Amino acid sequence: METLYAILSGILSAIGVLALLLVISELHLRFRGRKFNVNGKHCYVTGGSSGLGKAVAMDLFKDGASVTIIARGLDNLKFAAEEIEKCRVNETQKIIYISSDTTDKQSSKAALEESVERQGKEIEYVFTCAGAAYPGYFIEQDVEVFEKSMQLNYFGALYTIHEATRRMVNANIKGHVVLVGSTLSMLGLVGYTQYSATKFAIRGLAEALRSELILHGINVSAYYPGTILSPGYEAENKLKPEISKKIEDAVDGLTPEQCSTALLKGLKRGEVAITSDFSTLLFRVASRGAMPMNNVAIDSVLAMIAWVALPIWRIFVDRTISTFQYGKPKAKPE
Ligand SMILES: NC(=O)C1=CN([C@@H]2O[C@H](COP(=O)(O)OP(=O)(O)OC[C@H]3O[C@@H](n4cnc5c(N)ncnc54)[C@H](OP(=O)(O)O)[C@@H]3O)[C@@H](O)[C@H]2O)C=CC1
Ligand SMILES: CCCCCCCCCCCCCCCC(=O)[C@@H](N)CO
Repeated sequence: METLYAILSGILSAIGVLALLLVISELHLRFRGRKFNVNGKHCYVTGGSSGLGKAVAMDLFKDGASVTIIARGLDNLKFAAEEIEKCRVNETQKIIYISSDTTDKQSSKAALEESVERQGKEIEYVFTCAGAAYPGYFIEQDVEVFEKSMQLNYFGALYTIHEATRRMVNANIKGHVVLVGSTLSMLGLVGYTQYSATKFAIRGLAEALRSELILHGINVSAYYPGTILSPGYEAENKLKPEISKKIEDAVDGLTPEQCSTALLKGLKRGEVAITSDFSTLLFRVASRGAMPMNNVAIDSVLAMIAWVALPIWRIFVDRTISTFQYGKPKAKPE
């Protein structure tokens, strides 16, 4: 009987400590930094004419921000700006669009300058949503696909935030940089060699930059979405090997609007690494390295779950892959 009491009280104290840690950690997370508040601020969104970027631009506008959206195609930009305009909440807000190619250094710099001039306000929040995946088999794809992917997903984001953060520091603005990665920033998967590396690079950049920009009081966060049901997703599916689709289809995608809601919620909660679905959350806690945790108690419990679940999942995935060859199931031996 006494041993039973001892065990029970042990369990209860452990739960108590965990609950206390949960509350303290949540308070620390929410109050550790400057509040995310875009009202009256200039927000700059690359890829703002479609998918995630468009949804983010719209939500920022709904929160009272002045927003600049960047993309190459003018028709989509104009259409997106018209839709965003309908969400106006006050007279002073401006929505402007600029056609620019984020993979071009000069064009990126010029677009930032033009946006500041036309908005009449320095940029405080930057979201780099422009990006794309060109899935396919490693040995079948030309190296140019790898170069193009890195140029768009990594250097495209870099050119924008490099110039934007220089401007912030010069103008003494305590801004916020939000980079967009993917589940594939933390997981490598068949068909995605050309893409995963670019999104791992984004994660490395976000982590180093977060550390460095503490010097200037500028916040850096990264968003790691799973499947986004966007025009970009439809396009990449035309290239995607069947095996990649099969593995990916185990998890439902989210609409760009759902992703944007989750991203802004994470930013308002003070998260540095933001996810919007359970599997990416597991990959995050399993590969967090020394990144700041969100809620220490929740992250630690999830890390234990991930520690068991992910290797098991990996075994099943590897097995599934071994039954395929170049997209066709292997013929069974007679
Ligand atoms: N879709 C998905 O399943 C996932 C996507 N992501 C990431 O989320 C981000 C958004 O994806 P998604 O919503 O699907 O994107 P979409 O393909 O729907 O939209 C991409 C946007 O980026 C713009 N863009 C593309 N290339 C350039 C360029 N060189 N210069 C300027 N703008 C450019 C496009 O406009 P235009 O073509 O006119 O230039 C468009 O506005 C990307 O970084 C993507 O890698 C992450 C996880 C999953
Ligand atoms: C118990 C553990 C369960 C884990 C299940 C995990 C399943 C994950 C599947 C991979 C999802 C890949 C999303 C890619 C999104 C993306 O970036 C591309 N669409 C490119 O745009």
